[in-house]
Amino acid sequence: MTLQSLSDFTSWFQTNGGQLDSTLVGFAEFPDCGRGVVALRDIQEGENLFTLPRSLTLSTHTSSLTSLFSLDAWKSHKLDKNWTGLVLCMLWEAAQGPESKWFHYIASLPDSFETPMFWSEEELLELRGTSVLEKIGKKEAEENYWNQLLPAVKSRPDLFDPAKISSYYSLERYHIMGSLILSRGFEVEQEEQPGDISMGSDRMDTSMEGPPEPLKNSEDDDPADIDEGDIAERETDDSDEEGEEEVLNVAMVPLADMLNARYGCGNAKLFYEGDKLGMVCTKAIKAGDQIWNTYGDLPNTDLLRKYGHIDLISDEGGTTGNPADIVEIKGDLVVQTFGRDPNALKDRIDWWLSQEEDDTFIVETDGRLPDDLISFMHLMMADNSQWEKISRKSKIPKPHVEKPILLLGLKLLKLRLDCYPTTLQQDEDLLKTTIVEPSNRATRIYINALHLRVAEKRILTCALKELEGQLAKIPLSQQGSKRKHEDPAANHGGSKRKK
Ligand SMILES: C[S@@+](CC[C@H](N)C(=O)[O-])C[C@H]1O[C@@H](n2cnc3c(N)ncnc32)[C@H](O)[C@@H]1O
Repeated sequence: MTLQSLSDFTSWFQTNGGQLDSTLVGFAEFPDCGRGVVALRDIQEGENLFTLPRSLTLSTHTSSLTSLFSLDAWKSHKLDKNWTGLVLCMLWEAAQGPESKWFHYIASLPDSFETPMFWSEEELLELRGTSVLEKIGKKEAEENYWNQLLPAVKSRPDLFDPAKISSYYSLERYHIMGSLILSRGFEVEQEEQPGDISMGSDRMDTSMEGPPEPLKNSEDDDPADIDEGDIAERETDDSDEEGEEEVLNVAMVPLADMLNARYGCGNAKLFYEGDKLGMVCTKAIKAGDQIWNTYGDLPNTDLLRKYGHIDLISDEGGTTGNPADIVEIKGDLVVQTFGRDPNALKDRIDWWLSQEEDDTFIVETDGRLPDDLISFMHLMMADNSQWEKISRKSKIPKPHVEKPILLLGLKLLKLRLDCYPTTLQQDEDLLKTTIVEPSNRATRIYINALHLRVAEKRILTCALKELEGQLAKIPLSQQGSKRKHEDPAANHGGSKRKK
């Protein structure tokens, strides 16, 4: 944003009811995270940094497009079901030019991103093996464009000038707006109806988290993972009322979305009360320091996918990484560890999912195999009579760590490591030799992918060592187990486990 557009934006903000104390907060360009907000004097915890009326947020509730389109038609195009409705409002407001209430806000927003959604096929190759690739959701997002947004646009030539479709309602613009929502949208619950006194006077907090998170005590919950890719999923799941509500509550919040975030640095948070939203300092900030919002201390895989950057924090040993990093292991790969036809395990897998268990397992930086993964392995390993008992009692197997689990775990981790085309050593060597030119997008993208791969492989390697250590601790007498099958995977399906 140029200085001129920044000043147009801040004066628009103030003219329209926003309150910003320009002796308290200022704006700066940071080489590693773009524009951000800085404290111009020492700020105490609890001080308001700025406030704005709800009417200044841009959402399907505030844009007049929704009523011009008519609510019935809006619903019949399923624009109330996912982010496509908000994308359409943003596209339409942008097409109104200076006549839009949000003209100066929209003009202040970026139109290029470093999220994998915008990477070339060749650049995406660098993410092979990571869980990011399959979550980008480009195909699903584009289906929504062709099947939902474009038909809605074409249905109302009075609202969407046909001559402007290729410029204002193109697939490219759709992706840009989707990415703006993903990286800047807030979930802002609707104001209580007059007369409803239940929570009217509570001040609620909301985190700057593209994928909106629950509003109160949000740190305690997993963020509801709504992203461009999820749009299609929600479309087909009409029963997900809670999800729909979250979608309907997503709003763009001018100025609040100018704050950057870094792992463990959050010192401000957006709250709302009645018809006002306010950014409040949650930790004392020194003059000159950056004011950080929180995106929820996400792993780098999520940061890259949603925001296009990663967090690298140095630990005491001098290693850099994101403490929130994880590796995802898909249930399919676990099943593969058993070397059996997955169809033979289908009943068990379906039962597992019917218990509302996940099909993906998360290993964190401590390298411990998660309990749900161990339970799942027990389920897969159970012989027929054990399986019959599990399903009859509807009881998930306990996550006991036994030698067969350790052996399977080793096999699984090696299989997971084989998903990457390069080894940890190769990537670590590349990290040492790669020169990043901060002004060069290609090198920034490359290094982010490299860091991501290294972090995942370090976790997997740490988990391997952990399992090897646990195996080594098993007394020799038990090492020469009398189990019939040394490969625990081969146990499955037998009538009774032989002792
Ligand atoms: C909510 S906006 C913050 C304002 C943004 N920096 C700008 O220039 O408009 C979020 C975007 O800021 C950038 N960002 C935020 N925190 C960052 C960080 N810790 N490191 C690098 N980039 C960051 C990312 O591009 C992200 O998508």
